[in-house]
Amino acid sequence: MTPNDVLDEFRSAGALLEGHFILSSGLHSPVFLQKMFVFQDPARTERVCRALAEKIRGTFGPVDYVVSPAVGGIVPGYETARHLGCKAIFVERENGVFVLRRGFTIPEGARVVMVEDIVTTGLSSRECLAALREHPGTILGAACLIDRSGGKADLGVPLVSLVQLDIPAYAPDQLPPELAALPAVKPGSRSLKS
Ligand SMILES: O=P(O)(O)OC[C@H]1O[C@H](OP(=O)(O)OP(=O)(O)O)[C@H](O)[C@@H]1O
Ligand SMILES: O=C(O)c1cc(=O)[nH]c(=O)[nH]1
Ligand SMILES: [Mg+2]
Repeated sequence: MTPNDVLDEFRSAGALLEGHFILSSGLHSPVFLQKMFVFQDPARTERVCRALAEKIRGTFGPVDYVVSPAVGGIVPGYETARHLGCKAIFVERENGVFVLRRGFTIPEGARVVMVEDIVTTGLSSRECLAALREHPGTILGAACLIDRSGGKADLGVPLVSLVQLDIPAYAPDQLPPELAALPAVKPGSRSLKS
């Protein structure tokens, strides 16, 4: 799959949104990739995650565990692991901090890749990787469907992506007037209260 093929999957799923969005990092952006519109279609998810699995295998070799950050990473993590023939587990927030819950464990010596849906600043990926360092296993690197940092996000481990985009994102006190004029929505799950 070429980067354009992947973007076409997002486009035809209606997942390329324009407006005023507050991102997980607190930055504001005129563009949001609503990955759940892709993941609601299993056939579409299968196509993009098969391509991601091929890229992961080609870059990191055999993988024993895919670990993803909830919520957005769970579906692509599972589907990518299915193509890699390995386990899929996830970290989720406990008092705001990503941890492995539900009795999930990683055996000594396991080859681990972190799979994200979208990388913007890389904050969620770094938080997930920090959680993984509390456990056994060798972290080979990270992978995502779309890196919207234009390759600038630094995870501290190698990151492979299917698409690299450089999408503008602004600090709340530096919004361009045309963005500030639109009502802001926050689609993600960080800081959602239960
Ligand atoms: O690179 P970053 O700046 O961390 O941004 C990307 C993260 O933002 C989204 O998650 P979010 O926290 O919005 O929640 P979700 O996974 O439930 O969508 C997305 O799923 C990534 O995890
Ligand atoms: O940075 C984010 O929170 C983010 C950006 C994006 O395009 N899509 C998404 O699900 N999260
Ligand atoms: Mg997420």
